[in-house]
Amino acid sequence: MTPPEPDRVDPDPVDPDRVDRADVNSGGAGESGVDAKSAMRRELRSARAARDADARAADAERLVGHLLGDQLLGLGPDVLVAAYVPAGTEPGSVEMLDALRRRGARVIVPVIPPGEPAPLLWAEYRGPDSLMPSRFGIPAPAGPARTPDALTDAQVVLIPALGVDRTGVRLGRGAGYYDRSLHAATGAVLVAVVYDDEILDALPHDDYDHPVTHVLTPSGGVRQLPL
Ligand SMILES: Nc1nc2c(c(=O)[nH]1)N(C=O)[C@@H](CNc1ccc(C(=O)N[C@@H](CCC(=O)O)C(=O)O)cc1)CN2
Ligand SMILES: Nc1ncnc2c1ncn2[C@@H]1O[C@H](COP(=O)(O)OP(=O)(O)OP(=O)(O)O)[C@@H](O)[C@H]1O
Repeated sequence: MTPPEPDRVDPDPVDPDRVDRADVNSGGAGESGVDAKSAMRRELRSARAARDADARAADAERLVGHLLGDQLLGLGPDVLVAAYVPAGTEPGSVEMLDALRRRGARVIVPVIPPGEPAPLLWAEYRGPDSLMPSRFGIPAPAGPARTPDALTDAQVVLIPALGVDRTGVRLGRGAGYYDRSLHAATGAVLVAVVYDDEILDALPHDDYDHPVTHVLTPSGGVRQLPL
């Protein structure tokens, strides 16, 4: 069977104003949730779009504080953190990456491979000046990228998400980049980064969804899952 396309080409007949959480979770654990995922993405995206810019900036500062203060991450001079370059209304800021570097961590961020969705490539983040506009409007470091197995060396993976549930099911943008990549992160805690109200009781999921082990929110800091 042909796999479903990413959200952007997935005709979604569901009016976001008519979706509620009971409906989108009705698929239940283990069942394919493509339509339910689409509906939930729309709901979460519109809630993000409604967030006030000042509140987002305050949340980004709180995320930095948690990353620097949190013992769970065991940040030290030799730590490799695979992070992401926050774009648009995503939680966090480039300051998150700079703060990690100031603490002595090495930071790598995704480089989206050309063509159809495939495992992510990675490049070292060396400061804001090293970032260039890249695919889908998400900045990435200029220069050579490392292969997907760069994740094997990471102790922490900070993962962008639209939402995560209490058991560790993560909802991303819908292209499956992280689901194709995280199996390489054999020695890492997998931390979904979301706003406080994006931790949900249950999310629709499919067999190929790679679970996360932790969640980081502005109010809750880093917490292990399940919650
Ligand atoms: N900051 C950040 N970096 C990240 C991710 C992310 O979610 N956030 N990713 C997480 O996986 C990967 C990129 N994933 C993406 C998945 C889908 C679309 C996408 O469909 N974008 C538009 C369509 C844009 C276009 O067609 O030109 C869309 O949403 O409609 C973009 C990026 C790697 N890097
Ligand atoms: N490991 C995999 N191998 C091949 N295809 C996959 C894999 N994981 C996911 N996919 C494909 O990617 C598509 C999108 O998956 P899903 O809706 O779970 O994305 P997501 O986790 O929300 O997005 P992302 O990981 O990019 O943030 C799925 O329809 C599926 O066909």
